[in-house]
Amino acid sequence: MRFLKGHGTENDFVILPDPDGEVDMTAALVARICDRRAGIGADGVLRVVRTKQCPEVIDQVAAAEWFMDYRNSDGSMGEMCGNGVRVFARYLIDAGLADPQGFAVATRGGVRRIHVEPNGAITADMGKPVVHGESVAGLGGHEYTGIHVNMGNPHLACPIGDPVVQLDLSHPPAFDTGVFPAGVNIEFFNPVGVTRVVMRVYERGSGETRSCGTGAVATAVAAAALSGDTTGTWTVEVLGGTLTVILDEDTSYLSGPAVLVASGDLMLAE
Ligand SMILES: N[C@@H](CCC[C@H](N)C(=O)O)C(=O)O
Repeated sequence: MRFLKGHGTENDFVILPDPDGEVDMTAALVARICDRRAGIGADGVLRVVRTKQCPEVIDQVAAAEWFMDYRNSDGSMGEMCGNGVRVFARYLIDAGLADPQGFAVATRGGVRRIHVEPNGAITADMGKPVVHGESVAGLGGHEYTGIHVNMGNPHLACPIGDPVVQLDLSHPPAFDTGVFPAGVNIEFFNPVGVTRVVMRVYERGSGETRSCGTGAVATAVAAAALSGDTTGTWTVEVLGGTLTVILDEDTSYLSGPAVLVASGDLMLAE
C-alpha cells in the first residue's frame, strides 16, 4: 500500500491514497501505522477516498469529489482535522487531483472549502464555530475554566495566566464527561499580544501534539471572547509553528503551511 507523509505546523499525518475505498481501516491498523517506533509515526491518518464510495458522507458528494477519512493515532475517528484537511489538500493539489484555484473536501464534520495563498500557505474555510458555554479542565491539581467550542469536533479552550510552556501535558487533562461524552480536545493558551496567543493542546485520541488546527480556531474564538469580540484575525503560536485564524460573522478560516515530506510503500499487514 502506497503512503505519503506530511505535516501542517508539525501536526503530522500518514496519507493513504485509497480512491476506490478498498482499504479496511481498522483501529489496529491505524494505531500500528502511527506508532513512532514500530510504524511510520504520526498524529493521525488521512485516507484519501472518493466521496461517492463512502455512504457516511454521500450527502456531500455533489460538493466534494474527495473525502478525508481522518483517524487519530489511537485508531479512533475524528469528525474534522484542520491541519489534516490542509495537508490533505496539499496532497490532492500535488497529485493533480484537485484544482489549485479552489476546491472542496468532504469530512465527517461537513464540507470544507480550500484555497491556496500566493505564498503557498493553504487556507481552509472551517465553518462557523459553535460556542456552547463554559466547562472546566483539570491539570496538575489546578482547574482551568474554558469555553466549549464545536468545530465539527469538540474543543475546550482554556485561557491560563502563566506561559503554557510550564504545563505538564504528559498525562491527559480531566474533563466533564457529562459535557463531553465522546471526549474532547483541550487547548490551553496565554495571550501574548492584542490578537496573538500561544497555545498547547492535548488531543482526543492522539495526546499532546505540536499543533491542532481546529484547536487553533477554538482558541481564537475563546481569546476573542475574553475581549468581548467575535470577529478578528488571530495569530496562534503552537509548538510546531504559527497559524492564522480569521473569524468573521459567518465563518472562520485557518491558514498556514502544509507540506509533504516523504512517500513510500507500507509493509504493515492489514
Ligand atoms: N489535529 C487536528 C484535530 C484532530 C482530531 C481530534 N484529535 C479529534 O479527535 O477531534 C486538527 O488539526 O484540527
